[in-house]
Amino acid sequence: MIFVENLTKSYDNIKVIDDLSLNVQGGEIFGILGRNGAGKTTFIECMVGLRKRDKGTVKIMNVLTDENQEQIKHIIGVQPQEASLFQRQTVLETLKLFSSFYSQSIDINDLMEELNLKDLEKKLVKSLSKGQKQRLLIAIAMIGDPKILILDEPTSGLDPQVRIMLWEFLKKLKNQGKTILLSTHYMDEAEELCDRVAILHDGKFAAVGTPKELIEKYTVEGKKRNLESAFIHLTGKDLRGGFD
Ligand SMILES: Nc1ncnc2c1ncn2[C@@H]1O[C@H](COP(=O)(O)OP(=O)(O)OP(=O)(O)O)[C@@H](O)[C@H]1O
Repeated sequence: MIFVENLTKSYDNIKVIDDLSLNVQGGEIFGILGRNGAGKTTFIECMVGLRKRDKGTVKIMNVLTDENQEQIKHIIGVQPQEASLFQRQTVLETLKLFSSFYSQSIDINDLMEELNLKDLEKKLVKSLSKGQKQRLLIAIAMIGDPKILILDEPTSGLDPQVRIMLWEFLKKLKNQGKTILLSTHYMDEAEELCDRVAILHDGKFAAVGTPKELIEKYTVEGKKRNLESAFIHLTGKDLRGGFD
């Protein structure tokens, strides 16, 4: 479904993404795991063409992304950055605006119902809470009814109820046959949601597999057997210690 080959990106001669290849299968939820600054956003943005990559090719549903941006736009839905929202627009106006970019879009009312945005439709973007904005950004990613959804840290900084609500929403989309690629630094989220994960560390994928495979392979006797332990084993650092 998504084929990434030899993706490389440096900033000021420092390689942040170093020759990464990846194959995401149709219908799976695939997670890119890494601590803050590991390069998750760089990887995702280079992948979808929002940032220029130094090297590498990306094919999505057999379409080369570099040469076919217009076609790709209808296949993937990318969660935009908060900065792309107009602060003085309402939730409804925002969704109508983004929906106007597509010849075919999904029903805005249904989308607002799904993401608990209906009661907020008249609220201005600038007055939304972090969780409400995050749900709006995910709604925008969904608006063209894409086959593939790409989400960069969709639950970062949200309270547990909203995170769980979003997990349920993403599971529902998977059951409807969508393919989802997301980045996260939450190990519990990856364990709960992702069919497979790639651990991004020092510009490379330290491991790729199902959470169960990584737990079996990279946790040691006597330690907790969860993804966080596997992550620490692979990256050599305590996850929590590495966060802001
Ligand atoms: N435009 C840029 N110019 C120079 N350096 C950059 C640029 N964007 C990112 N970086 C650096 O590249 C590294 C990876 O950043 P990136 O935002 O991709 O990581 P991330 O895993 O998404 O982090 P976070 O979880 O904090 O969002 C960081 O050291 C960051 O400072």
